[in-house]
Amino acid sequence: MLQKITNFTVRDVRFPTSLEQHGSDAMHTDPDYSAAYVVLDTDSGLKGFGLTFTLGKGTEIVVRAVQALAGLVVGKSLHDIVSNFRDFYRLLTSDGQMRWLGPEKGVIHLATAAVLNAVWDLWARVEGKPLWKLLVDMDPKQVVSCIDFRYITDVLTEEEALGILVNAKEGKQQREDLMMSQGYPAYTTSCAWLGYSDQQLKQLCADALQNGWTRFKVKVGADLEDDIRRCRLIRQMIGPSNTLMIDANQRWDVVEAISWVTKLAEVKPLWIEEPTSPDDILGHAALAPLGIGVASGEQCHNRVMFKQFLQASALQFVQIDSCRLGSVNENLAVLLMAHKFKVPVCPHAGGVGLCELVQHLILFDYICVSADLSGRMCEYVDHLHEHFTSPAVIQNAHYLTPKDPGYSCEMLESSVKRHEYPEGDVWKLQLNK
Ligand SMILES: C[C@H](O)[C@@H](O)[C@@H](O)[C@H](O)C(=O)O
Ligand SMILES: [Mg+2]
Repeated sequence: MLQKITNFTVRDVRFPTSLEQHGSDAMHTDPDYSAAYVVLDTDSGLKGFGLTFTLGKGTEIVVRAVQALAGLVVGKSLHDIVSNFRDFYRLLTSDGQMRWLGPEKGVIHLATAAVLNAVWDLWARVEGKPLWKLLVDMDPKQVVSCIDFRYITDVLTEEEALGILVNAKEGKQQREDLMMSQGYPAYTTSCAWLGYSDQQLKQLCADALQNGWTRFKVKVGADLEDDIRRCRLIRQMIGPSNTLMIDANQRWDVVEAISWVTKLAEVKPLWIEEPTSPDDILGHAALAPLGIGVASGEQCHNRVMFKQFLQASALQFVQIDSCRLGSVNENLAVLLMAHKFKVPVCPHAGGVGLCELVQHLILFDYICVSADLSGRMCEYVDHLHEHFTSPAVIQNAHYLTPKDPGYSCEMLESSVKRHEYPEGDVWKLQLNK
């Protein structure tokens, strides 16, 4: 069966998370975690589910962009796509007219992610494996055949990429066994969103400590006095040996970032995340003398940007994102470049569906690329998992290895219906208030 894609739907699904300030930070003060949610139908009856993450308003624009790509997908067979996945990636990202909208960035690239995430989900379902296992079992040649090396061959050629994967075959089974038994280490961001009160912060942090969490991320950047108070509070609660990270979500100019972070250095953060514009490579590099790691990636729009961040030694932590980049294909390129530059990958997750998706990529990274857990962890945020048919599962601050076939981003139809914007019941209620 060639698994011909016969139909394609995309829906605007929004969750009113801003009502309780979940997900709030110094720049995104009222996010409604949302998704452009794609379903591919095939002639076999199997479906592929994919999404890209947004913050509410504007999801309708992403939905239109996804629709603009639909014509490139419907009528193709999964077999044709994956037997030459690099070309299919290029077909979506390099269409002679639509690439003007990017190229490979912004709304059109978010749309590419939604479509390709659904294709990968379909592929994994057809193989009857969770996506990470599909990748782990793939021949290295096939893995590299999914990557578009255009624009990155000056730092990573196809042969080098192949070499990395072949070298990492040693010990692969043991690493897979380890992941099956203990899972992948995680950190939590859900205790310290910027809009939470100190009381809430304390309670959530106490609960998290009780549940075995040892690594915590705190939002900063709006008000220095508040930041000092909140960070001291968390540091006091978690003690000196647990890990604390801070995240400014692009709030500062470079000079401001240097002075602000210097004042927060007393709480000993492992990293400062997104101190300034996500496009300012040299600006990030300018923070190096502070001796605090610099992390970024959730709005790093493609492999070319990551390449330059790595070339300029501007990042000490690479935060891949399953929906910002062009799906698994482009993330594979970034994982391999990060490995070459010896920079640990600590994925961005959270939002709606990002934990479900990115857990697969980081498992592949550990088992088949980095072979290393030191200084590595995957973000976890405890919101909205109940809307998925195979939600991410955390135990003792580790992601348990997903077992169901696919890429884990199928939503419950009842959740989609209730949260569709603007006609779902949840929104009818909100909009009529
Ligand atoms: C608007 C979002 O919640 C962001 O604040 C979030 O992705 C954050 O930057 C993170 O690192 O988790
Ligand atoms: Mg962040």
